[in-house]
Amino acid sequence: MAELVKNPSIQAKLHDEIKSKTGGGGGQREVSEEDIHDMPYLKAVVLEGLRKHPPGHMVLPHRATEDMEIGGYLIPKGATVNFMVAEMGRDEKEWEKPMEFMPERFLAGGDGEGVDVTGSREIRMMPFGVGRRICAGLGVAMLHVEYFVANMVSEFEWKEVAGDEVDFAEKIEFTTVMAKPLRARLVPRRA
Ligand code: HEM
Repeated sequence: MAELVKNPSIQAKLHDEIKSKTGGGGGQREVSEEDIHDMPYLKAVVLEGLRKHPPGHMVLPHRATEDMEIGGYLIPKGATVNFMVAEMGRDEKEWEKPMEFMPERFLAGGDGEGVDVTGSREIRMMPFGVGRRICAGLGVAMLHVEYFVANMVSEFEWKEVAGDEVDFAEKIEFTTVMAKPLRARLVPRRA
């Protein structure tokens, strides 16, 4: 939501997609679960949020079950292994302008087109972890995030508060959160 406040043109594009599926204007209704399956830009916005701001900067610590060599380094049996999830999503070798919020990268022709967040084909971002211990709630989490973002943007225009700019600095709590919580001015879209 902070990125949508900071990037009004992206928010407007998302709202256009939502309007086109739910009627818009006076006839606008709540976005349903069925609607969101047909909203590629919404999915792109959520993926871009998870790429640039994964709630877990590292997955839960894993342990090597046997000696293994990776990239010339020996990972000894029993070693604790942490995966740098945020670093992967922000890797300049993998992503064009990684620190820019560009949902379009997940649409046709973009550098994130067809990205596989489950890691079964490739690993370029892994906000839910990958492999055997991948997040058990991945499906329900994606569905809920898409559903909430769609409805929040459908109902309100999210605007920056003058003198209280969005600050993307982070701090670690149970997950990584905004050091300065988002404050936004919400303007109802319905008359
Ligand atoms: C955007 C929301 C979420 C994110 C980014 C997320 C991310 C993660 C990550 C990174 C892990 C650790 C994976 C690993 O150790 O390799 C994990 C594990 C897990 N998550 Fe999520 N999660 C989310 C929402 C949920 C929800 C909604 C549920 C339940 C309904 C859930 C249930 C679990 C469970 C049960 C595990 C442990 C899986 C295991 O160790 O076998 N998560 N999640």
